[in-house]
Amino acid sequence: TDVIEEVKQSVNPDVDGAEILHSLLNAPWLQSLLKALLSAHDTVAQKDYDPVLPPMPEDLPDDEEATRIVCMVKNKQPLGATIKRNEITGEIFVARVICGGLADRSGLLHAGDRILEVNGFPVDGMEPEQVIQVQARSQGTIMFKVVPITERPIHNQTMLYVRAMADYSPQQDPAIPCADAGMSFRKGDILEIVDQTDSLWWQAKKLPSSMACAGLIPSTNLLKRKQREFWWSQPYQPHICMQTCRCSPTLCLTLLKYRVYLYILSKFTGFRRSMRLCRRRSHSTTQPSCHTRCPSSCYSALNCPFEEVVRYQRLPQDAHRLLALTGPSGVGVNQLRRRLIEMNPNIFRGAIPHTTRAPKAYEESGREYYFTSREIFDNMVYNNRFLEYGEHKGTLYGTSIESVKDVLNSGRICIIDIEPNAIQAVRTHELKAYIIYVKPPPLERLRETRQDSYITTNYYVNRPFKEEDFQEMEEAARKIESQYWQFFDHVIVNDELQDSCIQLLTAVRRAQDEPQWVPVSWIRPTAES
Ligand SMILES: Nc1ncnc2c1ncn2[C@@H]1O[C@H](COP(=O)(O)OP(=O)(O)OP(=O)(O)O)[C@@H](O)[C@H]1O
Repeated sequence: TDVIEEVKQSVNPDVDGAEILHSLLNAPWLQSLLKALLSAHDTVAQKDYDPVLPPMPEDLPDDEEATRIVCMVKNKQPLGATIKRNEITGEIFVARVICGGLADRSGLLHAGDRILEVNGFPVDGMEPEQVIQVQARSQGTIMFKVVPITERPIHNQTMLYVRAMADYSPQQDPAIPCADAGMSFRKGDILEIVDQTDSLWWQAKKLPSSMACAGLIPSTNLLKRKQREFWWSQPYQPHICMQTCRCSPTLCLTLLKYRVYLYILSKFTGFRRSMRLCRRRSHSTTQPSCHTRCPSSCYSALNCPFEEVVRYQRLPQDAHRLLALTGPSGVGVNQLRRRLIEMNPNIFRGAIPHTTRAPKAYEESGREYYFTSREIFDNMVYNNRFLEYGEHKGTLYGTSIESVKDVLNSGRICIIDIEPNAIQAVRTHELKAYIIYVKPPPLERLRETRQDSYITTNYYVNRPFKEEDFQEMEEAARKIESQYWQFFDHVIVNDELQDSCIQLLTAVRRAQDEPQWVPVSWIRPTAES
């Protein structure tokens, strides 16, 4: 009533709307509503809602531990805590509280709390599974009697983001403390590690994520230890660089056929296919492609199940990121690269390759190729100056880091196509390569879209695609994906060529102008990198 009176007095009937407000406040229904609300408030305010605790027993021993009663209303969410048993004393403890889970949000249960009772049942001596059964049987509410841990560890963990280098499924891991609390991930997924208190089992969220609750994942150490066990999606791959760096340059050169490409001379496209055929013919003696660069990130990426990453946003004054296209032979990598350059040669450039062959009359060193002697070429190999190099019909060809950097330093965007096993060579602090994987569409779409297309093989220049080419392409794609998927920043399914070009342009823009997850060593280079 006082409020209404006050408003009545302060209302100026000349002001627009005041009249309406005045009559509204005078409306009998609103007056009764306000009165009812105020009276309800007064009634509630007078009540004592403090819990009524039982009187303290008089004969309590002096060393009685302080206990806490935690009562929770059960809903569909899991409790978000795991328990463990002390095998010597038989006591049951909270092993961990899952970040963002029910128990965590309640703030009432903590790792290390000793559980005395669940719903009135003493649990000492029980197996953890039996405790869980007691908890599962409870209806409506669940009550824990716990002895709180006296010294809770201080969590001053720094946020850690990683890229998964392997697949993981908690349902197939018998070692996980609680499969339901586990989180599966696929290679290439970005994970936010929210808790590393346990050296074996971390808590993580998959990004981008709307999940409130984290999941349990094996730590780096545990994954390394377990890498040969069945829950790896594939057998451990020995480190490519470790293998290849051991071979002498001369040995590598004879083993490798290199694809030569030049965007203005499109007739050269397709050599990668011949290289592949050569490799296959000499399969028994072939080693993997010999990358001349073996940065530490390469070593760590293939040996560590997680690669630490940070968000990187290229600044306008920074050099562009190198664009590296890869995919199975014949899928259209070169076609896409060439189209992009043709679209805007002032912005996009390929890297000029080195060769040991003699220049033709119309050729000029530094335009079509850098023409060099075999000695200089070998010297560059020895000094790790090539991203990829190899031999074709007695001539050496290679893409040097300098030729890529020349394009980048000119302010243009350098776009190259690489064999998948050269990915590690371009994932470096100085090139910051954005890897685009060109994936073949399903077989029926390959047949439809490639009806008028031609491939160049070792034996034929520009012959129509055959069914076996499509099958080979699919098979090669499967292998590439199983080994390298985690390194792909973007995937383009090359179905309709026009669509793929548009997708490529969008990806290129994103790579240069939007924040991306990159290895932490690119931003905070370590001594070894
Ligand atoms: N989306 C597409 N639809 C139809 N034809 C395509 C498409 N993409 C590429 N092609 C054609 O397929 C053929 C092979 O493409 P391209 O030479 O680019 O393959 P590549 O991946 O570079 O493999 P290689 O190194 O063996 O040549 C070319 O004739 C190209 O024009």
